Amino acid sequence: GPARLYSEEDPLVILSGGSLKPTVTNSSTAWLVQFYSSWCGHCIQYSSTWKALAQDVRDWQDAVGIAVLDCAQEGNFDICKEFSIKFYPTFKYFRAHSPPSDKGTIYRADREIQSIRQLIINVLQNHTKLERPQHCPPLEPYSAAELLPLLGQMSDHYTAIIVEEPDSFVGREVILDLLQFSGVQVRRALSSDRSLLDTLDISVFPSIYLLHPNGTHAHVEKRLRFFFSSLLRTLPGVWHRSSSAASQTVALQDSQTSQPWKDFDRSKVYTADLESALHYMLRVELATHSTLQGEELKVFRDFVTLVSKLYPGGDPVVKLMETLSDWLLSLPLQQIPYQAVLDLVNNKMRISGVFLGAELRWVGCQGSRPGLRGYPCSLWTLFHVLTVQHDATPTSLDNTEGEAAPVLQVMRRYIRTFFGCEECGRHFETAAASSLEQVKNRDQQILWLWNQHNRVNTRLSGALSDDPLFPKAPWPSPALCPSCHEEKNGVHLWNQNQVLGFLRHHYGASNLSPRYSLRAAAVKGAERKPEEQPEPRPGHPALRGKPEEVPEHGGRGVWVLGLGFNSVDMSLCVVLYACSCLFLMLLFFFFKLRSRRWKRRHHLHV
Ligand SMILES: Cc1cc2nc3c(=O)[nH]c(=O)nc-3n(C[C@H](O)[C@H](O)[C@H](O)COP(=O)(O)OP(=O)(O)OC[C@H]3O[C@@H](n4cnc5c(N)ncnc54)[C@H](O)[C@@H]3O)c2cc1C
Repeated sequence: GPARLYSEEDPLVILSGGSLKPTVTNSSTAWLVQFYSSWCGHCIQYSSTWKALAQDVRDWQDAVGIAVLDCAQEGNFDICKEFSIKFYPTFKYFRAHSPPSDKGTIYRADREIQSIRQLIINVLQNHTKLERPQHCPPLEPYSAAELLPLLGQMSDHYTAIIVEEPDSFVGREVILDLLQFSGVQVRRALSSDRSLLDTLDISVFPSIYLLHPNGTHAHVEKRLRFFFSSLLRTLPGVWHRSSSAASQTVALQDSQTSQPWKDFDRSKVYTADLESALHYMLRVELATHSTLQGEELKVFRDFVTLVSKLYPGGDPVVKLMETLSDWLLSLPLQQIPYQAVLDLVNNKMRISGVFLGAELRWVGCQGSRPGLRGYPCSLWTLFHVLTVQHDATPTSLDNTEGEAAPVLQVMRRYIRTFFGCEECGRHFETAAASSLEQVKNRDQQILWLWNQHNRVNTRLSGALSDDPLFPKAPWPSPALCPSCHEEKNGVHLWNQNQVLGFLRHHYGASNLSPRYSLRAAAVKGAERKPEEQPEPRPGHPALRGKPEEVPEHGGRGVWVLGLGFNSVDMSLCVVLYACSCLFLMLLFFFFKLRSRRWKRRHHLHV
């Protein structure tokens, strides 16, 4: 059959002969449907724009849905005839609540995303009150008389007033961008409304005037649709409607009954998250494999070696990973029991300076209730840190390299082999198989992972796993990195150079916070408060200082054929070795002397 231009992965609805009418007839939302043919060159060219449009207006779906129907599929021949599709692509708009007789209105929509978006807004605004999609708020401007009484009033939600020029679409776009979010209402007003401008003291357009639930208000000038939408979505107490108010309440209750909330700074990365990730990987995820052999053993060995060479979060973990890596590399065995790995991870041989906390202590990855965030969040974080660290210390993988993106390759194999979420692994593998070979250097390695992570976030926005306190949104937000965001022809663009610079800083060694980490207290054996722990030493492990000595553990040790020796054992070995050498030498001289004497006596007799 004809090639498929759209897949279930795309943020649009794929219609067929059987589903078109039930979808668009008497629907609570309007629909913009592209009737295309998969053999038509223009349709093929245009498919990427249509997907980008669907992505761009994804949050408008309660007002208008974006769909496609392939007229080249045999099962769709009749419906395309019935809807009088003569040329491809044909774009038809179906109003909300339209009757079965409605065959849609044709619009020219094969143009830039911004103009299609504006077309949709114009059509939506021209709906009569009865036709308006159920969840679409009024798009008309409000007057000063309607808005000014809201100033200083307490409320259970934010009100954002966007003041703009009459021909601007930003206000209506932001209203639709926030359709799926609760806790905030967006209104637009016009720059021609003098009394409003004078009272709010606004002279730059578009601007946003934000009324807080507690009655205070503030003026924010950011001017771009993406900035406004992103700012409003990330306000505390604003959440995606699919994660309902009930789940919010439960979340907050749960967070009070479970782990105490840890204050943290979103602009930092916490070693406690990285250590918790490694703890979970080595002591929980790996434990489901009672023995490691063949490909699994190789994947595990590569992962351990990678972490030992790049981990910037502290010596005790690096020493553990180095010891583990040396042990795995020196083993002549094809198969090792998991228990042997666990013994080493738990430092049964009490090698000094080796330590990995055995507790999940999420900080930047804590969720508003158990079950949200945690491990997968920390896994992303760990690999972002490793891509950035590989860039900061390019020679660290000199002996192991051979692939253009070694960190991503190891991550890909780890996810495929060990990551407990099978579906996540499948998605990640598909993405890696289709684009990883285009990654040619360390910068691209950092950006590939960032981009892939954002794609996953976009797909999961509003899903059950979306934590209402940490809604999934393109990252970094304008608040974290304003210069990462640009807009061209009304479409949001990433400034990739700025993003790269931001990622290097954010996931760099100097931005790691040891606050809440378990390690220092354990290595020192002292009751030092986590807040007092020293910053981890940045940079490549080779550049780090001597490990801290812990006398009661008996000094540094080594692993030979699965047996661990501490430094007391090692000293005894050396002393015994020296004694036996001395003893052998004495024996040698003793017998030499005797044989000389014997020869001399024998010679005299003869
Ligand atoms: C490889 C992989 C694939 C996954 N696939 C799926 C899947 O298919 N389906 C599914 O339901 N879940 C999947 N997950 C889990 C999902 O991505 C989230 O990790 C999980 O839902 C927790 O989300 P979170 O809100 O903690 O933020 P996460 O998305 O886990 O992000 C963690 C932290 O990383 C930072 N961050 C966010 N975005 C970026 C970015 N683009 N670049 C750099 N840093 C960023 C932020 O500080 C954020 O707090 C996957 C996880 C992994 C590791």
